[in-house]
Amino acid sequence: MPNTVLLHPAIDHGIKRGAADFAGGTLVCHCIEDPVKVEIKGQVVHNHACGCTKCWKPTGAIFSVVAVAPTSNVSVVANGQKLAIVDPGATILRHACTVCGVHMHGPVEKDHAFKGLTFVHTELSREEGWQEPQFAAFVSSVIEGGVHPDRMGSIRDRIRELGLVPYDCLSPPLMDALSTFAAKKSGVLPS
Ligand SMILES: N[C@@H](CCC(=O)N[C@@H](CSCO)C(=O)NCC(=O)O)C(=O)O
Ligand SMILES: [Zn+2]
Ligand SMILES: [Zn+2]
Repeated sequence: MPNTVLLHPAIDHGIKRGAADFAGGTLVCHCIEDPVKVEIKGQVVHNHACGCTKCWKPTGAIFSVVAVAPTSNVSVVANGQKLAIVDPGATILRHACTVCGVHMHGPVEKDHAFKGLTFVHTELSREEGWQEPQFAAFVSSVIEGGVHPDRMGSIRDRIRELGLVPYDCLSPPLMDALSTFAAKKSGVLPS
């Protein structure tokens, strides 16, 4: 029987590869009137499906698709007055549109391995060529979002069928970056 598990509309019909020389694009929130617009110069990296409860998901999706760009490449270019930070205490300062709820950009500003990076959802842009998702992160966390634990086998099967590796945290290179940062901070590694 085909695996009909739905994860996120951007990947449910297969994963389309990005373009190597992609110039970037503009994210637009879901408001019909006065949408918030965020411009990203250049390509994103570490794009991934994320099952955590914090990342924005389109209606009905159990995963988010989220990538990072250097914060210096990300600018709010229209209707930024509609944005508010979802959780000022979080590592990722997710700025959501207060009218439609879409998360438009999430910089990391505190002392952290990801400082200087901004989390973004490329599905909000009409441009084509963004890096495709590279892996699935925080897969077990979908349970915290309301998915029954009995579904996890078919969810992980579907992720693998799409060509992604399902992780219950971040990918090994990103976990290595977090641990390297912690080791330098504690003095185990020279900084
Ligand atoms: N089980 C929790 C996990 C939340 C979590 O730690 N999310 C990660 C991944 S977000 C994109 O990769 C994280 O780094 N969060 C930092 C932040 O949210 O500021 C849950 O599901 O809530
Ligand atoms: Zn909006
Ligand atoms: Zn997440």
